[in-house]
Amino acid sequence: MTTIASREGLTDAEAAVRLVREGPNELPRPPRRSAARRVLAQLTDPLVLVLLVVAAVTTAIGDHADTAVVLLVVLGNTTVGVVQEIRADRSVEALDRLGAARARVRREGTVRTVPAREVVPGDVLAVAAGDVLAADGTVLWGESLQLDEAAITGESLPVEAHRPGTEVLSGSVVTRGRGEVLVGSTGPSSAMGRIAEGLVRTRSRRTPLQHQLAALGRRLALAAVVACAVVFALGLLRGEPPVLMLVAALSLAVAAVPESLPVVVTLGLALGARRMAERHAVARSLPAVETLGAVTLLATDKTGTLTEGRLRVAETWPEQDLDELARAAVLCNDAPAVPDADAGPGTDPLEAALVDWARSRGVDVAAVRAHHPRRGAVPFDAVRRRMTTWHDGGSDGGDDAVLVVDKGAPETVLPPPGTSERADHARRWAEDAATRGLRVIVVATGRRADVPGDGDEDADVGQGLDVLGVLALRDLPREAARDALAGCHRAGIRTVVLTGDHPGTAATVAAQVGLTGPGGRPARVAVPDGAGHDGDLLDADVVARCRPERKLDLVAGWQSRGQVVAMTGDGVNDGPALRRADIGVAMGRRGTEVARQAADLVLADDDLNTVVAAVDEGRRIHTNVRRFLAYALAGGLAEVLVMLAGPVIGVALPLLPGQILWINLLTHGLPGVAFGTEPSEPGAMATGPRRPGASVLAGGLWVGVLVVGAVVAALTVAVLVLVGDPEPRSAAFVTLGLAQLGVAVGLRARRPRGTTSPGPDWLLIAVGGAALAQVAAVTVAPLMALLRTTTPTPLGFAAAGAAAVVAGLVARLLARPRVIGEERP
Ligand SMILES: Nc1ncnc2c1ncn2[C@@H]1O[C@H](COP(=O)(O)OP(=O)(O)OP(=O)(O)O)[C@@H](O)[C@H]1O
Repeated sequence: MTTIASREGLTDAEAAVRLVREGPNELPRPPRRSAARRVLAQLTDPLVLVLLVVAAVTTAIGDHADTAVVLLVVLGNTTVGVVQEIRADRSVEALDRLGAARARVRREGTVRTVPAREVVPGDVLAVAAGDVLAADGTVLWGESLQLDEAAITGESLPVEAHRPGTEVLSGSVVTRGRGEVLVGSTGPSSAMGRIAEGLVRTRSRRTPLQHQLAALGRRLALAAVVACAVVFALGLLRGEPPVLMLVAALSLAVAAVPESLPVVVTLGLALGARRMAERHAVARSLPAVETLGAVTLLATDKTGTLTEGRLRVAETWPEQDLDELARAAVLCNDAPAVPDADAGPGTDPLEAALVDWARSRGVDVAAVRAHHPRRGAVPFDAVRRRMTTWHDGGSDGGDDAVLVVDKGAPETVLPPPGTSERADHARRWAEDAATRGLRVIVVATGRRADVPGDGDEDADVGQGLDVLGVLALRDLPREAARDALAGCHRAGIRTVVLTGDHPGTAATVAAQVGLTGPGGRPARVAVPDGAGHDGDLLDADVVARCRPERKLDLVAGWQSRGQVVAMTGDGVNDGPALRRADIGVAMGRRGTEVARQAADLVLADDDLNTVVAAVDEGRRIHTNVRRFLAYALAGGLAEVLVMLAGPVIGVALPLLPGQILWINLLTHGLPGVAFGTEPSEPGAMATGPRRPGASVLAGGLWVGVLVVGAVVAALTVAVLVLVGDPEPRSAAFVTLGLAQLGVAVGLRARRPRGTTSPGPDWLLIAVGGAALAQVAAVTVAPLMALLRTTTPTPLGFAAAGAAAVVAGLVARLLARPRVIGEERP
């Protein structure tokens, strides 16, 4: 049994002691891969195995120089591979930490937010609607506390949990009310922990792009094998030694396949995720980072996203004699009687605004509540769109000792039109206030003999209430939202507002933040009526009176039309739609825990512009992967073409096996990784999104690869033929290496004129280093001996330099935004 906590909660010191004793409140993580295992995994890669075979063959024939080169390449590849993998894993772990679950606990007498992993047995959890319970425990007190335990027990109906002593389970979602829970068990011994036990968490870390690239890699490998078999056969036909040809063919196969593709992509995504985090967007998975670049539609909620989320009562109907209205508004209300910093996200800003308003009118909220103790309640929810409470009615009600107060959206609280003059008047006033962008609430009261039984509440409030008045609340539009919508518009992303609010209010707020339909036409507002979704709803720009389950339908509908949907959501019931969306977006500060945990992207600053920034990052990553792909494929192609062309021009083996591998090491190593750091193109966010599902080589990229590969090969062959060096192979070797590096420079992102990029230019640094190494290979004696090169004549060097420039210029054509960025008007 856990020590009973006082109202103060644990002290920090006690919590720290318990954290050490009980261990962190988290599920056991799969152990990290050890360095040895990582190295082993690299060494058993099929391409490395081929290299090891080459090493065995060269050793057998006593060709120790080539063996040394091969082993150098294996060492280089393995080191780069392992380092990249570790870096990528670290970034993912850092993201996990940033996006980790949080909990509010009472410590040292105050409620504060801590990472859920620091919750210990004996802690007092403060919970409110939208929270996910961080641990198992028992309810200390609850107001209308209701939990959804579906994730744990499979029970689909919410359970009431307001009675003290009720046992509650970690992982349950608080759907209503608030309260405090004394923590019993945490971590592996909690309900969540027991479920997780025995389940190996096999979260596939492969993204769709990685899958596509893996498939591409297999096709390329096949093509390379065929090409190498041809090279081998041609060599034999010309009477070259079979062993030499075998080694050459195998080396070529290794060089032609861009084996580092998957890891370059992972690292690119991980780097991108880190940059996103610096821009306040925490991506909770690598696939999310990639998908962001492809988003075509952003569905946003209204309060707190398009508006400030700070509500204030601006107008009332009637204008006078408001005392009874004010008293009723604070009775049917869960906000604290005095503004309370501890209230947490469970406090509804609308209810807090009503309390403020009543207090400003001189109402003593605590006294009113004490005078009419609450006997029953149906809290507000997005489906009923109203809240009802029953209270002791005081002495003036005769037999009808119970006071019922109902407040909510006009159409749910007001009787049908024509029922009463007063109600019709209220309705007209409310409509008018809504079209001015105000959020409207009708309050009605009545007398009853008793509190209704469970399940009869709705029948009870259905009739005979007196309309006390209408409150209209203002929520100022956010300037930042206007910028964000303009940014989306420029980037070709359609924006749609989904809200539970009145169509008039929604339309006005949408207009205030500059939302228009496609092509700048005025926004179209739709209100769902029956079941099923029709085309109208999917084409609307504002969907008002939209229930959470309808959001799910809409997301699915858009997706079936091929849209890639990002959706912001915050409500207790938004979880399913957030999960269904390609990118679920939650607000880090204001958002509920359940929304955060369902989301793929958490905005640490609650600013919609951050979504636009994240899309920019996503597009940048995708473009950089395409840059690397173009570079690596063109290089591999050039190498194969040179080897095929050799026999035709009378050079049986234009490059020796060791030379091929050396070029492979230089060009694929650091420059490949450095592509991931290229900035986004200046105009990347001024064009449409890429076509969903398109191949990563779409937009003419593969044609470009063929052209650039052919040009690099032609330049190399030209040097081989035309430069009359004593050893033309060395000049060709330098040319092939430098020309590929020229391609890398040509494929760089454009920088906006007159700006200096913030960080170091890693690509230029990597290319510079590789170029020096390539020159060293023909000028530094030990390397020359190893690679069997000679130093080319000045003419040979000049030709190689010129080839690099030409290759770079040709690649520049490929780097035009229209091709590399798949620019779409
Ligand atoms: N606490 C409340 N008590 C009673 N009625 C409420 C309460 N909050 C909102 N309403 C009514 O229910 C309607 C829908 O509100 P809800 O909060 O579900 O909208 P929403 O989808 O969250 O809106 P948004 O997109 O602006 O965030 C409001 O227009 C209002 O009339």
